[in-house]
Amino acid sequence: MQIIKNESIDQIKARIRQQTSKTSDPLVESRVTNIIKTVREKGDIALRAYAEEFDHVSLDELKVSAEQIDLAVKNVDPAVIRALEKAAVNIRSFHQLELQQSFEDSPRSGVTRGTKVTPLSAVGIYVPGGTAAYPSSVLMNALPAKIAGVKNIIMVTPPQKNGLNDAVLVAARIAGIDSIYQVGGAQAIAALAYGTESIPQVDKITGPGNAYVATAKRAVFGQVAIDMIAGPSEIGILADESARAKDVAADLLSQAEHDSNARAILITNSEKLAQAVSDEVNVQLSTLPRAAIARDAIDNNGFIYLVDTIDNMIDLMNAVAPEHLEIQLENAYDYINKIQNAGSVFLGKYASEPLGDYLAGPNHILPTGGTARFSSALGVWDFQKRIQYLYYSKDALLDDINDVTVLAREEGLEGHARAIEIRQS
Ligand SMILES: NC(=O)c1ccc[n+]([C@@H]2O[C@H](COP(=O)([O-])OP(=O)(O)OC[C@H]3O[C@@H](n4cnc5c(N)ncnc54)[C@H](O)[C@@H]3O)[C@@H](O)[C@H]2O)c1
Ligand SMILES: N[C@H](CO)Cc1c[nH]c[nH+]1
Ligand SMILES: [Zn+2]
Repeated sequence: MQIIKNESIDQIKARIRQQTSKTSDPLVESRVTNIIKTVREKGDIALRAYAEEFDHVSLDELKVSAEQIDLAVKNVDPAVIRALEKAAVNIRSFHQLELQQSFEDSPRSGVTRGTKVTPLSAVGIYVPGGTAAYPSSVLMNALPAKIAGVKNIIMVTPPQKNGLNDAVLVAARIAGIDSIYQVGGAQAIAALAYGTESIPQVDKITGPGNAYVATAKRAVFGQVAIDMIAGPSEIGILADESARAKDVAADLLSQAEHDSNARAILITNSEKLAQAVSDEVNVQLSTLPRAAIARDAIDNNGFIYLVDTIDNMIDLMNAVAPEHLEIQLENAYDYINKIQNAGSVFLGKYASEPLGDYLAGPNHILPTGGTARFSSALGVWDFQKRIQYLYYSKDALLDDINDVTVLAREEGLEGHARAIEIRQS
């Protein structure tokens, strides 16, 4: 990994800004625009053609049948099913805390104001499947939607040469997903946004994916809602000399192995740790089955920044705004209040990131590419919306007539003023 030292904080921040802004690739943008247009024009025919072109699968049926899921349940190792069920229990109990409640108040006699919280009607969840199958992402996507009360959860995931991954299908059954379609990439996002003969149009699309998926979600926003841009995985680690280089290296690689565009960043005040982590990454890399992907990620987006103080380390990490942030500093818990930008924070040397990816309960669908500056983890709130309401009695209206009409006439909106005044008689 490249060690950057002797640069000022401002120089490093400028580098970081440059790295995050290069996530929008004009070639990907133009391909995605074309894919969306083609899906809108040709529907299922386009989806089948793209399955052949990008996934090398010829499909008769896009929808997965209940029998295929039954078969998957039989094929999956019971230990995997038990682990998925345990993960589901933890994810449910954590996300239950996120449920927003309706509320109402009465500021004075004759006036009631309220907000009714309702689930979205139909959501599309994207489960990635290009270079790895993600049963864990099925749970992370669907369980918050279930808790919110969404009635129609439609899952899309890229088709696979030998059929969809069994554990993905089992996770879909555990989560109670309503229908599953074998379609991936930008074409899946277009299908959910506009509908095709077989895939229903949804109100919101959630879930992570590669650059094609992230770009397509950005493009259909407005036609449907989206959760966030959850693109290639990232990890940022704040560590001092108390951290073990082999733990830090392993955690950096845990995210690097996702995607050659993944980002792995260590910020430290210890030159000794910086060098040891850089060496250890090379040692551990060579034995990883996905070494080629992880190597690309480390070469493209793997950086160790050496800075002088912990305050400067935190300041820089807030500029990175990583998807996952590990704090491997002495007294890690003391620093949580100084973190302004991160998708999810892991405190202390035993809270290794993969705990959050699989089992602990917080969501692993998180903002990437610096977007943690303004967006948050996928949660139950993503699947709920709010409707405000208001009730006035005649006496309450009479009390407010003057103030409303004065404001309406100040804005030159006579019709507004008259709508209020007409009720006096
Ligand atoms: N942020 C999160 O919460 C989170 C969680 C899990 C995974 N991830 C990320 O999700 C991503 C998964 O990526 P993936 O590639 O494995 O699966 P994916 O499902 O996102 O993408 C696969 C699809 O990409 C499309 N595609 C591939 N090459 C293409 C091309 N040249 N032109 C047009 N379309 C093309 C194909 O349709 C293919 O089906 C990784 O980056 C991983 O880091 C993120
Ligand atoms: N780390 C990924 C989010 O960036 C989530 C994941 C799923 N499986 C393993 N990891
Ligand atoms: Zn992961």
